[in-house]
Amino acid sequence: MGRLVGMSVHLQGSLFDQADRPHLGRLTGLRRTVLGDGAWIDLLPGWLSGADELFSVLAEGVPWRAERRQMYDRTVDVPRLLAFYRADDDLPSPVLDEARDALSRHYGDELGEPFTTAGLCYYRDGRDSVAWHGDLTGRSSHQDTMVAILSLGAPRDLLLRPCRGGATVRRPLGHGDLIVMGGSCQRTWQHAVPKTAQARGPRISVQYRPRGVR
Ligand SMILES: O=C(O)CCC(=O)C(=O)O
Ligand SMILES: [Fe+2]
Repeated sequence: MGRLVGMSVHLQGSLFDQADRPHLGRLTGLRRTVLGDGAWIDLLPGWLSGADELFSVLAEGVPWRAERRQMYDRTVDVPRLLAFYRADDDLPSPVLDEARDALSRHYGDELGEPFTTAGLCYYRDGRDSVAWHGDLTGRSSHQDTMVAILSLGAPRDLLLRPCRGGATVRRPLGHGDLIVMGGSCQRTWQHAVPKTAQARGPRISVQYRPRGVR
């Protein structure tokens, strides 16, 4: 009996370890959707597995900033927490460096440069969000580029809509999913993570961008 209990504890322990070691899959499974106007998105559900503990490490360990922004005549809270890592900063977990390097290798020829910076967003619950925008600070306002987003934690929808009007594209992003916005996506399309009234736990997104793209 004692031995059996010991065994099952050991087994559970090793299963737990395996499930909780973050592991990046192959990027060959990426599927591209051409959006139009020179924009596209690539999607790979479940790129990162075993990321439950990573989520806690990031939630608790990243120096999250609450920001306030001027909106017309008022100053309002930005409805999410933020952190930004420059090209030469260490990321808060080695697997996030690995992810950036894997993306740089995979997209190197098409992008012509590596992904360097990492922006992190923390959506505390369904009331946190990001409004419609393009990542247009810097040269993405006039040049094609890529923004790769690794989504962790609670599932949330990423919406995309063409700037000149037309149907909205919806991509639900779950724990470990990767989406890459490319081509003219930042300037001919906009994206958003809308608020949801459904009970949603916290979500963290990691956005990898090339130098000088924000
Ligand atoms: O959280 C996301 O998936 C999107 C974040 C975003 O669009 C941004 O920070 O520019
Ligand atoms: Fe964005």
